[in-house]
Amino acid sequence: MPSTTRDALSFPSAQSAQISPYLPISDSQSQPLPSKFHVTLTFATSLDSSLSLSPGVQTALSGPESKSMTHYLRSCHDAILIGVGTALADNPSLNCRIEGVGGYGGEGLERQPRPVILDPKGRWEFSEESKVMRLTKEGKGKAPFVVSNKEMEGQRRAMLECLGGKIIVLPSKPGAGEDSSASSSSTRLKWAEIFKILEGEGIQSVMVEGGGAVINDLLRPENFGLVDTVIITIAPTWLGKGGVLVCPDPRVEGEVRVPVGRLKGVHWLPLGEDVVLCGRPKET
Ligand SMILES: NC(=O)c1ccc[n+]([C@@H]2O[C@H](COP(=O)([O-])OP(=O)(O)OC[C@H]3O[C@@H](n4cnc5c(N)ncnc54)[C@H](O)[C@@H]3O)[C@@H](O)[C@H]2O)c1
Ligand SMILES: Nc1nc(=O)c(N)c(NC[C@H](O)[C@H](O)[C@H](O)COP(=O)(O)O)[nH]1
Repeated sequence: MPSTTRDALSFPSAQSAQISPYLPISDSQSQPLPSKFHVTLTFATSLDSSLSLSPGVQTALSGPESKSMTHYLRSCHDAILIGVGTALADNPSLNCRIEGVGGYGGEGLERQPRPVILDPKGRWEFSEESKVMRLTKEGKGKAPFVVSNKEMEGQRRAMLECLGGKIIVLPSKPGAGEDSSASSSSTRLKWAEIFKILEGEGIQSVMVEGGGAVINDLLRPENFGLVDTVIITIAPTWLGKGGVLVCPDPRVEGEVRVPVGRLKGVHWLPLGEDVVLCGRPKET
C-alpha cells in the first residue's frame, strides 16, 4: 500500500447512503453541485450533552466507525468551521483522511475541505508545527482561512499565505448584538455574514464542527434557521459536570418557556457503539 493511504479511513457505502439525504453533495460524481449554500452542524456528544471533559481539553467521544463518518462528512463539504477555542484545545488536523481523497490516494487536494477558524480577537498562535500546517505542507490538506476582527502579525500571516491560507479581517462593530458566551459584544459576528463571506470565497457548503460556544450560538432561534442539517454522534458515556456543554440559552415566549428547537425529518443510524442522529431544523 502506498504510504499516502496507510493511515486512510473508509466509510461503508451502505451507511453513507443513509446519510447522503442530509449532505450537500455525496461522493458520487453523478450528483449535481449544490445550488444553494449548505450548512451542516455536526459534533459528538456524551449522554450528558458534553463535548469534552473541561474547556481547553480534547476528549475522544466518537468510536472508530463514527470517526470515519466524520471524515466522510468532511469529504462532502467545501469547508470545515471551528471556533478558536477548539483550535487552541485540540491542535486539530482539520483535513479529510478518507481513502481516495487528495493526499490519501487521490489527486492533488480533491475533496479536501478548507479549514475555517473563527478567531475574532486573534488568539490562535499557530506555528509551522501546528498539525493543520504540517498536513498542508505534506499535501494532505488545505491551509486555513482565519476569520477575525484583528490583523495578523506579519510573519505568521506570511507563513499562512505561503501555504495557501489567508486571514479575512472583518471590521468590528462595537455594540452590535447582545453579549454572549460566544464572544464579547464588540467581536461577535453574525452567522449570516460569516456564511456570506465564505460564499464570496467560492465555498458552497460548510460543516460547522464546534466547539461549545459556536454550537450554542448557532442554536439560538435567530441563527438556527441558517442551518440546513444537523448530524450528531452520541457516544454511550457520561462525562460529568464541568464539561463543555451543548445547552443553548432558554427560549421564553411571553412569560412561558418553550423548547428552543426540535429536529424534523429525523434518521437514527447506529455506528459501532455510537448512534448518529441526522435531522433538519426546518421542514423541506
Ligand atoms: N465533541 C466534539 O464534537 C467537539 C467539537 C469541537 C470542539 N470540541 C471541544 O469543545 C471545546 C472548545 O469549545 P469552546 O466553547 O471552548 O470554544 P469554541 O471552539 O466554540 O470557540 C469559541 C470562540 O469562537 C469565537 N466565536 C464563536 N462564535 C462566534 C461568533 N458568532 N462571532 C465571532 N466569534 C465567535 C469566539 O472567539 C469564542 O471565544 C474543546 O474542549 C474541544 O475539544 C468538541
Ligand atoms: N466527531 C468528533 N468526535 C469526537 O470525539 C471529537 N472529540 C470531535 N471533536 C471535533 C473537533 O473539531 C476536533 O477538533 C476535531 O475532531 C479534531 O480532529 P482532527 O484532528 O481534525 O481529525 N469530533
